[in-house]
Amino acid sequence: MLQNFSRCVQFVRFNARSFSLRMSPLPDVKNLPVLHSTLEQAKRFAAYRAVDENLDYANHRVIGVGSGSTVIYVAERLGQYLLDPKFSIYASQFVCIPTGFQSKELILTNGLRLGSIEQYPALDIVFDGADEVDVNLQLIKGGGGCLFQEKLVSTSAAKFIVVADYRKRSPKYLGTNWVKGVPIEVVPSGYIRVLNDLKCKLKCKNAVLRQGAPAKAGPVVTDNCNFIIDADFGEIEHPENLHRDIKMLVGVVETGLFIDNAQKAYFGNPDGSVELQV
Ligand SMILES: O=C[C@H](O)[C@H](O)[C@H](O)COP(=O)(O)O
Repeated sequence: MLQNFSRCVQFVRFNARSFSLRMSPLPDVKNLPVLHSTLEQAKRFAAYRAVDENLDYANHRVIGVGSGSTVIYVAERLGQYLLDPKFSIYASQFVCIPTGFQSKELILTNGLRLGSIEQYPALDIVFDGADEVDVNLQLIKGGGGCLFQEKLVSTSAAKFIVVADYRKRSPKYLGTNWVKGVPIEVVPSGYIRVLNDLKCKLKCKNAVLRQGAPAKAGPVVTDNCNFIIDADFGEIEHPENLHRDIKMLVGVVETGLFIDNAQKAYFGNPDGSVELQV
């Protein structure tokens, strides 16, 4: 019995030690090892600043974590809050809502608690990337195929903060920097009908079914088992009208035009500075 008790004490000591080793103060981004490219550095600077300036760690509980390559650093930063003894008591209460398979993985690998939009239909804040941001904070999203769940989560949040690199900032209209077209999620059986309607009814310059090659033969299939069409409308002067028109087409699930949704956007620059657009 005494032997068991001493084993138990050793176990507790060991675990307390390894836990305390893992705990560390929130690192200053400038002191972290430099990433492999200035673009990645720019994304990380933007993401860390966006989290630090907008996360009300003592009050925010339900946090949306978006998709893409910039959000990786949002999840990393949130995970660091969990390891800082000053913030961990609050961060351990966070519930993170994913916008797709990738963000679910990000939440889990950073030790954060995973929740679902069905359990938590009202979020305090969401951080997500964008393919392009215009001067009015209207967005094109869905370059990575996650637009439906991203829109569900971002429109369910009290605050939506965009994290991006300098390439995403449009000088004026959407469709200037992002020239691959507006991503549109469609029901698979309706894709031909939507392609025709985009061209004939909405006078789109070009519309293509997004292909998975070289990683997959055939079309990209979204996390919701749908297809994606990329529709080129050139520069988009009235994104809200275009969104409404596309949404009316039979077979369309959601568009990658995010209208009047984001409150702020943080753009990381190659020199390490971050610009804020509100
Ligand atoms: O479907 C993907 C999402 O809308 C992404 O947030 C968007 O493509 C931006 O991704 P990244 O941060 O990799 O540029």
